[in-house]
Amino acid sequence: MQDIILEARHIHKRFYDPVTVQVLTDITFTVNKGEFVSVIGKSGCGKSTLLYILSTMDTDYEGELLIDKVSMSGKSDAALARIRNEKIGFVFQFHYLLNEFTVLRNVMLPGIKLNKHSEQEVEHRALERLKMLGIEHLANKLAYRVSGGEKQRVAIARALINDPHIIMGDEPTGNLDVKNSEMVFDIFKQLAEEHNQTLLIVTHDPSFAENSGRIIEMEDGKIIRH
Ligand SMILES: Nc1ncnc2c1ncn2[C@@H]1O[C@H](COP(=O)(O)OP(=O)(O)OP(=O)(O)O)[C@@H](O)[C@H]1O
Repeated sequence: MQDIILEARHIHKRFYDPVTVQVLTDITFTVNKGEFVSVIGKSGCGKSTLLYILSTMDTDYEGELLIDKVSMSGKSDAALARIRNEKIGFVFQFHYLLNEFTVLRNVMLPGIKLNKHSEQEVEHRALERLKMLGIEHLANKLAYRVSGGEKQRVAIARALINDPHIIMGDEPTGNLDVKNSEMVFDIFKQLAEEHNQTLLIVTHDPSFAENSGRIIEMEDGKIIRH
């Protein structure tokens, strides 16, 4: 039996700007544990809007979102924040590292925020993840002193700190050159194949999408392939 991590049921989203604009229409799909899914579609088709809803950051929509088979409907902001921190790792186009902190501290922060392990344990976990991504030697460097490709690896290590059930990415290779884009892709592929990590990544990069495990294609706010 497939283990469903994420389920969108008939999600509709409208903006009022100032007239009503229907941005998402009847979005329904599931993502199973260990799947590496790319979300593609032309600019403005609603990818980021959908990711915002799936990551529980936007609660103003019709339909239902389930994470680990639990409905997110009616949950308080505090409960959603906890679920996000515990279950979802984020990797964005821009890494949003805190420049004045070390690489190690940046990776530790979501772990400290979750308050589930002691600071010493979080540090151990952070070092493990830096090692896994081949950047353990950068641990004590200030974040602004590492290269763009390294920063994105640090952001991935940070996304992994709480053992997320799913990693969501919005154009995580959008700001990288070809070599670093391939490196980030290879890390995601390895996470899915060797660690059964689930990934849902919005991308404009056709080769990234084609080589991931599955493509969800959107057009004008609808899913046309999944
Ligand atoms: N706050 C908002 N108010 C009104 N309309 C919005 C708002 N945010 C997004 N939209 C509209 O919703 C549509 C979908 O936007 P979205 O950013 O989700 O697209 P996208 O597929 O992620 O685009 P891109 O690939 O360019 O990032 C667009 O037409 C956009 O103008």
